[in-house]
Formats: sequence, structure tokens, C-alpha cells
Amino acid sequence: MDNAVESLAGLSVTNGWASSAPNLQRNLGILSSEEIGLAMMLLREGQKHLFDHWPEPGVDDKRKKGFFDQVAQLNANYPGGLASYIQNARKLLADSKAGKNPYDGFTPSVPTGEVLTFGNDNFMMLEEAGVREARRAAFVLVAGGLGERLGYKGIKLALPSETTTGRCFLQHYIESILALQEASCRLVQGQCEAEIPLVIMTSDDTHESTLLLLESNYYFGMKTTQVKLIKQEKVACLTDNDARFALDLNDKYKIQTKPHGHGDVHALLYSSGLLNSWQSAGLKWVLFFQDTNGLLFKAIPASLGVSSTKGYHVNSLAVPRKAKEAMGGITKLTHTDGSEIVTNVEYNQLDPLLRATGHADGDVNCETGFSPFPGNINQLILDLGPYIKELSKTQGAIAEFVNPKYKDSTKTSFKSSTRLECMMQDYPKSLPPSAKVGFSVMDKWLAYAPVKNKPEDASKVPKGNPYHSATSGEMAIYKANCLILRKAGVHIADPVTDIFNGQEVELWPCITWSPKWTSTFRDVKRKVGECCSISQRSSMIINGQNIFLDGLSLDGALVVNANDQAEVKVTGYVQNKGWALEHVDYKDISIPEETRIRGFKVCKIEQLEINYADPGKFCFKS
Ligand SMILES: O=c1ccn([C@@H]2O[C@H](COP(=O)(O)OP(=O)(O)O[C@H]3O[C@H](CO)[C@H](O)[C@H](O)[C@H]3O)[C@@H](O)[C@H]2O)c(=O)[nH]1
Repeated sequence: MDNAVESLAGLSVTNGWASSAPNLQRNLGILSSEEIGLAMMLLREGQKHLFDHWPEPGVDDKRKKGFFDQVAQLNANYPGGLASYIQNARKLLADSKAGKNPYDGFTPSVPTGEVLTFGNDNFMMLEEAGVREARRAAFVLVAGGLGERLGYKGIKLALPSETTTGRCFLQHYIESILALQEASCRLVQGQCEAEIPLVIMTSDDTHESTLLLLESNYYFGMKTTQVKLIKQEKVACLTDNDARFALDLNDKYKIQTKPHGHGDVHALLYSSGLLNSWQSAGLKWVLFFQDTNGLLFKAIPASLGVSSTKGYHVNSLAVPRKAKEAMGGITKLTHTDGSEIVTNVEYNQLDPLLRATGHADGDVNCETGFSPFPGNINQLILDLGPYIKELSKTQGAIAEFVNPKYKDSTKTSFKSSTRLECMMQDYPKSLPPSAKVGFSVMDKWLAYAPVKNKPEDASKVPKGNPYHSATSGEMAIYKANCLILRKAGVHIADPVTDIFNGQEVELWPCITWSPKWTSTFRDVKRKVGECCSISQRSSMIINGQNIFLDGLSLDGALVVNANDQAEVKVTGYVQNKGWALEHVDYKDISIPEETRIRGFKVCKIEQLEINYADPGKFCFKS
């Protein structure tokens, strides 16, 4: 209650300040001094309509108090309080009504960044540098989004990233962080007891389910003390250009609220005190990532290596972007005053910005078949020191925007209430020109395959553009694993194409491995020997740290499970009926939702499964 609440000193509640809201005025006697302070602020900020329906004292008094509880919470959750929120909203709504371009005065151009080529010497050098640094990193997963475009009923973190093992996104992320932690400690000489912290930003929509998922799976092997959940709160909805708050349609003592966006993560990290505690513990890097990208950890070691070797304060991961693809473009913006920034321009703003600055065709592909602007995958790596310095100035407040859907061209009323929003990737926008801001571009097959779109929408994506569906997200994992093994010398048959839920995809052998098998390409090369081959209809799960493939020829399904102390060499010819993908329709509600949204289920017809539960050195020859 320290901001935006009027001091009552010298003010009498009978002096008429509430006369513009007679129904509130009649109820002043039931309110505490704190509540009166909030009421004054609301009237001063043009919100008297909130009290128009208030009955006489004695009627609904509890609910009136409840109203102020919510106002107090909304006030405390926004940097500068509700008065700042309303003032910011009025300004942004006026700009929006006037059709003001948020990038007025800026000319966009294509920036240059680090372009990485998977598997070459530079890539492997960067991966090693990144793994070395990982023990000084903290990971922050933003997972407060409802995932409306996917339409899945549960939280997205609980969705299987792929169905051969059923490993869900959260399990995959946690195991990948633990694998990096171990690999990092192995690289440095002497004692290393690093425990990489993981923070998960949740919201009311995802908090309970995320906690339940963690608790019912023993935090997927992570220490409970390593994981922290921070919950973002929603912000007040606005009904008109004067930023008057919307009341909840079902409860007139409640202000309608909606999510404020992933940009909240900065303010929450700042206010949680975690950043300072990480700094005191000697950490150097903060890595932000999103809820459904099964490939991401293949790109993390090398990109952290870029941050450390280049000394970047901010490093955004990017992949080649198809024009109009729903990912922001990394853009160099040059102001008329000569200043420059390299930042994300969100996908809905890139096209108008380009058109307004002399590119008549807007957001289109160039001769490479891709947009010239690299696509932001919202994986940011920040240097903790400069990050804390910047946040102590801003308290983590991030530039906001508003996106009202107007009823008509007069732009005076909205189709439904709107609110201010903010994005985590806008953090660099407020940095001084001296900040070292860069980005790293990787192959899309290696780094980016999110699960965002429901089948019916994915099937309508223009040919050649990515589906970003549960189907494509899973297929991308098999493809990436195959391409990595190919690069390491394994002979892998070409994929076939198939159609699931109306989406044509490449079907590669279904190969997966637990994150502890390998964190880097050098490690893959070390674990894959001569003359291995895998046929197109094959599936393979490698589940263990010290499993080596040497002279293996696979035509069917193979599962290898080995304890960390078991060193297992797998060789010889394995052939069986294997596993098949059976088509299912997303409309068939007799099938579990997480299966039908990908359009297939795995039928495990026949497989060879070998298990090593004891320590020792083993060779399996089929
Ligand atoms: O209030 C929110 C909204 C979203 N999220 C989380 O933020 C992440 C991203 O949300 P969306 O998937 O809805 O994001 P968009 O697809 O709209 O876009 C974002 O991700 C894209 C890449 O996936 C591009 O990088 C784009 O520039 C960036 O804004 C998810 O993990 C989501 O759970 C929150 O934590 N809180």
C-alpha cells in the first residue's frame, strides 16, 4: 500500500471529495482509512462508475470490502500502482486511437548476429564454453500462458513432448538442466556442487497444475529447493479510451482481469529477491525460455557459449523465419536521432512497420525463401550483473502495449474489454547504447519446434510454413535426433511423408534419448562408433548416460536402459516388427486429448528391450 494511496492527513471524509460518487459517499462509514485512500485514488483517476450500483450501507457490505481487497491487490501488483496503470493505459489508448506507429522515427534494417552451423568446430567450441558456464546459470521458464491457440485443457508443460517415451515438456526441461549441471561439473576441475536453479513463472491459470505435476513426479529428479514458482497476477480490464475499468459480468463487486503477458517475469524476478541471491552465490547468467519447445536444449550450450565468448549482456536465440510466421523478427532500428537498437519487433507489428518505411510488400520472404529478419524464439540469455543494474532502475517494468479490438472506425468503443500487455523480449528496448546486445541464429530443425496451434488451425497454415502443432513438434524431435546422428556418422534412411490431422509431415525414424545421454554434439560423436545404420521404420530409445552404439544395424524397435554406473556397448543386427504410428482423428473424443491432438498413436508391436541395472562394463551383441 505504499504507492498511489492518498494520505488522509488533513482531509475530512465529509469535505465532499466523494460527492461525484454519491453511492460511494454514503458508504464511507463502513470503509477503513486504507480503503478510503484507494477510493480517493479511483475517483481521481476517473473510476467513479465502479460505485454507481452500490446500495445503502448494510447491504452487501462484505462484498464491498471484497471489492477493495481486489483493488488493493491490483494496486500493489503494478509498479507505480493502479494510478500509473490507468495513466499509462490512457496514453497508449490515445496513441492506438490516433493510429500512432510505436516505431515512429525508426527505420528497420536487417541486423547481423552470430550465425552458427551445427556440428562444425566453432559450434563444438561454443558448446564446450557453454557447458562450462552452465554451472553459473539460472533458468527461468515462463509458463503462465493458457495456450488458447492450442485449445488443450491441461497445462502445456504436462503434454508429452513426444510419445515414444511420453516424457512431458517439464520432465524434459528438468532432466536437460540436470544433465547440463552434471556435464558442467564434470568439465571443471576439482569440487563442483553446482545446483542450477529453475524458476517457473505461473499464473492463476497454471499454478496449481504446475505444482501438482512437480509434486506428483518428485520434481522429476530435481531437488525441491532448486525449483521456485513465482506467480504472475492479472491486470484490470479497460472498457473505453478513458481507461475506465470493466466490472466482472457475473460479479459487480469485482473488476474484470486478464493476463498482462510474459513481460511480468522481470518485475517478479526483481521483487522476489532471487536475482541478488543468485549474484551472491556467484551466478552469472539467466536463461529465459518458453513452455513447449522440445528442441531448445539442443541449442542452449552453444548459445550460452556465444554469450560468454562475446561478453553479451543480452543474447536472443533466433532461427530463420518464414514471412508472416507467428514469431517476432529480430530487427535493427535506427532512429532519426542516429541511435540504434537491435530488438524483437513482434509478428503483428513487423508488416505495418515495413510498409510504413518504404517496403511496399511488407513482411515477405526474400530470395532465400525466408524473411530477411531472423525469427525470435524467445530464448534470452542475460548477463546477471548488468540485468540487476538495469532492474534496480526500472524495478522490472517493461514497455507495454495495448491491442483493443474496436467496434467501428470511430475507434470509440471496443468489441470486448482490453488491457495493457508486456513481453519479456522487450527488455533490451530500455537499455543504454553501451549495452552489448546480440543474437545467435541456429538452424530451425535444431532449435525450434513449439506446440501452439490446434489441429484445425495448423492444417490451414499456408504450405511451406510451419504448423507449430503437437504433430509437428513431435516429428521435429525425431528429425533433429536423426540429423544429429547422421552428422555423427550413423547411416539413417531418408524420411517418408505422411499426413496426420491434415498436416503433411516428414516421418523420420522415431529416435529419442534421455537428456543425460548427451548435452553436446561432441558427446554424441564420442558415443557413436563406426558403421551404424537405422532403417526408416525403426524406433530407438536410449535411456542412460554411458550407452555406446558401435556397429549397430537396426531395423525395428530397440530400447536400451542403463544405470549411470553401467557402461554398455550395443552392437550387431537388431530386427523385429517394431513400432507403427496409427492414425487417429483429433475429433475422436474416445481418444485421450494429448494423443488425438497429434493425430497418431504409437503401436508397440515388437521390440528388443535391454536393461542394465547394475554397475559394470557390458557389451550387447544381437
Ligand atoms: O501472460 C502470459 C502469457 C504467456 N506466458 C508464457 O509465455 C510464453 C509465450 O507465450 P505464447 O506462446 O503465447 O507466445 P507467442 O506465440 O504469442 O509469441 C512469443 O513466442 C514466439 C516464439 O515462440 C516469438 O518469440 C514471439 O516473439 C513471442 O512473443 C509461453 O511459455 C507462455 O506460457 C506467460 O507466462 N504469461
